[in-house]
Amino acid sequence: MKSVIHVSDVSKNYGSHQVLEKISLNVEKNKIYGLLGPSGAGKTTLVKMIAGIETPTKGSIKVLDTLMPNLHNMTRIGFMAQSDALYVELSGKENLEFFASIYGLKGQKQKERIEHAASLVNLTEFLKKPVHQYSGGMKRRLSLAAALLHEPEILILDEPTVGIDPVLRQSIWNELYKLSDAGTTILVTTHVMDEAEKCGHLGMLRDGRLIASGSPQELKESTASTTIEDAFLYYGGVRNEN
Ligand SMILES: Nc1ncnc2c1ncn2[C@@H]1O[C@H](COP(=O)(O)OP(=O)(O)OP(=O)(O)O)[C@@H](O)[C@H]1O
Repeated sequence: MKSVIHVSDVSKNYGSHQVLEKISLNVEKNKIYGLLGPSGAGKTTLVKMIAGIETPTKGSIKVLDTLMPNLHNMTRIGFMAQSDALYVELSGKENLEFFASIYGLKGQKQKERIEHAASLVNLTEFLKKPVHQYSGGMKRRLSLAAALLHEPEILILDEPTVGIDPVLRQSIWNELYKLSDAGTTILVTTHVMDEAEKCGHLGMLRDGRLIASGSPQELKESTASTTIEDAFLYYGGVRNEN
């Protein structure tokens, strides 16, 4: 299977603080790859570098065979940041029109893509409302729609379901599965163990290091764990003494 994201020996420092240490991973085309780790593990920093928003201190990142950061490549990537980058005084539709124009979508094509992306996240009937009247979950869904507008080959989602109720969370995951079946490669960060189970492949990140990677099943089997949480604790150095 072809890898579309290659992270090779990447380290990142902010001043003297080393946030990531020698990370290497590959994400295969059409897969849903989950980066699992507690708050502060370095997930956001890593996905920002893959999206081309930050640069590694050491090592290199290639996305779709191109060294990142690369401006042209960024049009092939959809990035949904952890905090919603929305204009709250504007309506949902106006926000999507703004992001669509950044991606160069115009006229009828723009209209179609906005309608499609809004319906994917169940926001069609709320598009005329100003975003400051949206709930937290609606803002997350609008941000997801914005990241999907230009039909990116690679979708990078930083904690996409934080603040979203379980029913909607499930519907967003159903959408992610559909997108992946249709050929989109998805990289998603999470600190929620049951969400990690939904990914085809997992990378476990702790204190800036990749402590394990594999399918959820492989990670559980190789540690004789019944849950991803136990597997994570095992790889993190907390052995069950019983
Ligand atoms: N711009 C920055 N300058 C200095 N330190 C930073 C910067 N961005 C992140 N850090 C530090 O890097 C570490 C990793 O942060 P990061 O946001 O990548 O973790 P995370 O796993 O995504 O956590 P969370 O889920 O809470 O966002 C933290 O200690 C954080 O304080």
